[in-house]
Amino acid sequence: MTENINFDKYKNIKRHMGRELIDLNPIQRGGIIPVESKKAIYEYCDGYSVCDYCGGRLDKVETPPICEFLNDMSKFLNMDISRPTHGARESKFIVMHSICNEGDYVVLDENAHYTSYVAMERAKLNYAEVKNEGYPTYRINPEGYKEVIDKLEDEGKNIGLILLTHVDGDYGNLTDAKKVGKIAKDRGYPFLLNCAYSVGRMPVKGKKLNADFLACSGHKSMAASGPIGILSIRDEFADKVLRTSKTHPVKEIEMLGCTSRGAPIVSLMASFPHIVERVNHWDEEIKKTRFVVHELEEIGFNQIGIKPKEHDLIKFETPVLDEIAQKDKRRGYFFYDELKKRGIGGIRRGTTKEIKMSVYGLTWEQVEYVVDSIKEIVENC
Ligand SMILES: Cc1ncc(COP(=O)(O)O)c(C=O)c1O
Repeated sequence: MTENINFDKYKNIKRHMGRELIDLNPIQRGGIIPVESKKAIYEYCDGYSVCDYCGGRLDKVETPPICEFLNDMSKFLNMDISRPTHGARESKFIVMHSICNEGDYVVLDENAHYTSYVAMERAKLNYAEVKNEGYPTYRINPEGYKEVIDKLEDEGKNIGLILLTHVDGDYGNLTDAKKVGKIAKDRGYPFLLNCAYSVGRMPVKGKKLNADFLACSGHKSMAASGPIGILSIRDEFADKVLRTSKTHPVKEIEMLGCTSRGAPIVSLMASFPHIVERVNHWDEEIKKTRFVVHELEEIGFNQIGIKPKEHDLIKFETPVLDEIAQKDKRRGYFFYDELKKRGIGGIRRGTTKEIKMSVYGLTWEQVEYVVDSIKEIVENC
């Protein structure tokens, strides 16, 4: 039946978005890979090529230096043991599945990513939320964790895990992990920090934040080609999280033996020096972010979430774009169109009420160009 398949679409697959554009999508900015990683990917693009010198398990491979890399990663994150996973979501699931018992409660923030909920559901867990403060900050108050824990304990519920989204994907709010970790520790519960939007962009030292587990995302924030993540843990949880199979004693059960191989792990390794270096410039990134907020609020955008910004993901209410959309014949698409003409992408097509954007990793010149372009569009449309 393959004669009915049109194979032309598989020839010359090109990225539709266009790699030459300045991409403002917050989920893309931390995943742009440096040239040296592109070369490494080419070397290891064939199927099982990282397994040429298999050490019995992915984290034991010495050529390429995956084993050493994971030790270095643990040092960078100020944790004890690290493993590659397919993403932050899988890291979270692995912790939940190995640490909690079916039916246990996870206490998590209301700003948590959908993948936290899906991971809990897959691990057959219940949850209780620490509510955010609502419009306009949507702030998570660490003290809220105490109240939710108290309530669950009073009701006789089993709490298996405390989970915090270090930086959420809706508002880019950075929550005080150290305080939440201290509450978890004082109450005797393990603490998982979802670092999908923090590790690789900004400095994160797990133990200093009282974390027992860090869930990190290579493709979102560590300049890697996806799908790849890191799970970093404290020694004391190794027996549970990294337990091995009865039938295949070298293989770790939660990793199904081995996780992300090939281009993803190689790009994460090749980008490691780059991300270790770039987190030192976090203050400068915050300056750029605050500059964007300051400039665009002058033309009628309104930043929501915590002010001033402590992370590069910016969410704006944009009534001024919405007004233009009412009269422009392109309707909501005018903004996307106009940005594209100026070589800027990553703002969702058709949206004008609210936008999310990031200028993480752009030069000051590019940041100014983005701001000037948006101002020009608003003035002239
Ligand atoms: C806060 C947050 N957590 C987790 C994820 C998922 O990360 P991954 O794709 O590495 O599983 C995302 C992705 O958007 C996110 O924003």
